[in-house]
Amino acid sequence: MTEEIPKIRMRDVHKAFGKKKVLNGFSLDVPKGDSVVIIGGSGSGKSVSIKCILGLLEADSGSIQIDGQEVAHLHGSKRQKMLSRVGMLFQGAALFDSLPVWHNVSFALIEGQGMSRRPARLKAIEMLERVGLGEDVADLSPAELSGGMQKRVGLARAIANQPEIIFFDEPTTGLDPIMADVINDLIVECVRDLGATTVTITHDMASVRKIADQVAMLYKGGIIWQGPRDALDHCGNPYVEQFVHGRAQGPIRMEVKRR
Ligand SMILES: Nc1ncnc2c1ncn2[C@@H]1O[C@H](COP(=O)(O)OP(=O)(O)OP(=O)(O)O)[C@@H](O)[C@H]1O
Repeated sequence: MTEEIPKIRMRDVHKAFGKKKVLNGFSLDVPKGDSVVIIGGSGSGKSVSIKCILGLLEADSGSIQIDGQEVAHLHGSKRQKMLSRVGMLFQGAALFDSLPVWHNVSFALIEGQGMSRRPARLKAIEMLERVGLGEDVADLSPAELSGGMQKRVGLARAIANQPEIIFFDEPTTGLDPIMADVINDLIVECVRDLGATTVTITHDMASVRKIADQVAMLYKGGIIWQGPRDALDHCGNPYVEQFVHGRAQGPIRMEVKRR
């Protein structure tokens, strides 16, 4: 029996900023079609790890593969080609206020694939419907929307080009628990419909429990535990258990300067 190649495979990835080592032997497998959620303390390097996959940051060393192909040092058209298979929902949605909502949603289709404005607008309206927003929102500026609506527009944009891989960076941050749950449901639904592989980073344990097939815990630059969502509460790893239950006491020491 041959082992299936993971959709994303990271091996021994290192990334430092000056003397600060952020990723220090980071290894992670994301199986095809799975939703892997990376958890870990603030500043532990979760965003840096996905920026390295996307090539927004260049890893100092190590291997990053998508479908068995090395992507760590891709540039130019090869990188663009890789990115065309990827969707991304950034923290805070990161919409362009200078463009109407519909153009934000279809941005990659217009700028990346050269789709003309008319079909791009229709596609955007279809995507907005998928995330529960009506046509009336299409011509508004993102600044006119609530935070929850902006996240939905960000999700519509992330799925517009039917990506094989989607990254979600803190998809529920700043939302009330009900809107957060709506976004989690939409993520599960859209990902299931697309059959996409996803990597999410979040502090929100409700989100983890809803969207993760697998959870990976990042601590001191590396993944110290990876396992199925159902194993989270009884995994026997004191670092994971402290984090999951939000306890101040335990092996993880927060670096808080006391007066
Ligand atoms: N471009 C950069 N230049 C210098 N340092 C950076 C850069 N990007 C990230 N860092 C540093 O790397 C560390 C990890 O940052 P990262 O944003 O990955 O953390 P995180 O785990 O996603 O945190 P949070 O949960 O708070 O968003 C931080 O100390 C941050 O200051």
